[in-house]
Amino acid sequence: MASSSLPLHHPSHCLISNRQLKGSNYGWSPLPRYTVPTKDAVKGIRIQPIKAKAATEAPPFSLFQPPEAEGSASELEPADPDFYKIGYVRSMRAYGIEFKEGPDGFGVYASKDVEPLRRARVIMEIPLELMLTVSQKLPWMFFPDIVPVGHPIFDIINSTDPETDWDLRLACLLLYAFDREDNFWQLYGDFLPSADECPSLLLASEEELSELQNPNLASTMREQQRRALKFWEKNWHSGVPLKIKRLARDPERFIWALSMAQSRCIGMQMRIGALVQDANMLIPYADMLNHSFEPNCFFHWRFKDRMLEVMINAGKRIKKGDEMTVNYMSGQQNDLLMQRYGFSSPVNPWDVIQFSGNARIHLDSFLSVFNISGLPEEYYHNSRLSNDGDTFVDGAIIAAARTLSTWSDGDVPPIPSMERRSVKELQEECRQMLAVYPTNSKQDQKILDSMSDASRTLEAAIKYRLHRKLFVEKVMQALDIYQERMLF
Ligand SMILES: C[S@@+](CC[C@H](N)C(=O)[O-])C[C@H]1O[C@@H](n2cnc3c(N)ncnc32)[C@H](O)[C@@H]1O
Repeated sequence: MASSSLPLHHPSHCLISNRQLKGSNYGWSPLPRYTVPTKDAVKGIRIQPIKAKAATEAPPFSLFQPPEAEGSASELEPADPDFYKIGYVRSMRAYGIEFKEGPDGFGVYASKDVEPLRRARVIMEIPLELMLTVSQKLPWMFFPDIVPVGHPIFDIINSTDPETDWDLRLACLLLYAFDREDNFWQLYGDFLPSADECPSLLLASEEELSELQNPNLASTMREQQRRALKFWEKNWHSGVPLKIKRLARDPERFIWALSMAQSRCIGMQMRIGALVQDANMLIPYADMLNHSFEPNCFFHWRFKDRMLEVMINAGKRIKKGDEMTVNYMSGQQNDLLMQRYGFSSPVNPWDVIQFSGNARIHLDSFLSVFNISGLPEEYYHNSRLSNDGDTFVDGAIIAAARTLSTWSDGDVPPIPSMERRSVKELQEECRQMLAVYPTNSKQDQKILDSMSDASRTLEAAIKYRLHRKLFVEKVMQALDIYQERMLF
């Protein structure tokens, strides 16, 4: 299933190079306002119209000027006179940011400098009615309620397990939304990456999977591809009603939608009346944010008017042009990032090396050599203790502190000769791990540098194996530094 040959006929194909979503200091809506159907159609989750104030021309706030009352949407935007007439119209708003293409596909970038702030600051507000939402538990709910009971897609979604199949369900809802006349997602689809632009391993060919140089991950992905294919065959094959076939005429179309659901879904807790539900959501614009393990933004669900806020962390200094990021997954190794999002990181602080020998080094000494503070779950580099310009400690060293075999026994100090022996043994294990790979990190880098028009999946696969090797190499380097700097 070569991703480059996918015969997708999604509008994203033609418009992707135009993914110019330009934010500004002012509230904006790059797409025409979408009118959410009222009563009769809004069955899944009922939303209340927000009480907007009288229309004023007060300018919306910028990154520099926080809203007077935190979280009050009505303070931020002039009331829309049509709002009262229509009842359910709200649009997305963005402040001091722009959407543009970067090294990791589309991303969100600051269009102004921001001084560190004492309070978190809103940069985007996205109303519920623009999202596609499926609850994770029964009774299953979805929003917007665009699927009539008895429609084949309703039955397909209903036949899945809400707790394990959230991605299949969301993919169905996405495909259905694309098919619905005047649905917001028909337009937003123009901003989604096409199959060729998407690094998801669900779209990887057998050869691309082999480039991971990780048979376990390759076989997990094969299994996931089979699951997707089986679902497509069960629901879209010749036996099913004709009208639904157009949603995913070929398996590639469905698998692309599934990869969108997996790589762009945001999990949120929603309260509907007295019922608290975990929900999986496709949230337009917020899904343009790329990942970082040291993010400058986070999501906040504003319950009272059912808006997702993207906020800058308090205390963060942002420079114009900086990328705005969120943390997709804390506590997960690169394998999981690859499975779900199709990318990995050489500085994932949660990556793990399975050491099998008995060699152990002294934990407290290792932490103090690298100025790592905090408890294991929250280790951080205490840069105030480091020399200026010391850039060696990154996420990989934090991961090393967690994953190296260590010992610590009250105030018992390390014995130098034993520490050196342990360092050698641990490094030897690392060397053996690296020797198993058919290529080394330099060769991988060279291959990447020489690939000008390789598929995104192939590039992601080679980067993944490179990141693994860079991590193991960095751990070996850290062990060298440890034995040089260790105090006795
Ligand atoms: C939620 S989307 C973010 C927007 C996306 N970049 C786009 O072009 O629309 C998630 C996808 O962005 C890419 N991505 C996000 N963070 C990344 C990172 N730190 N490194 C590499 N790719 C990243 C991956 O392709 C991932 O599947």
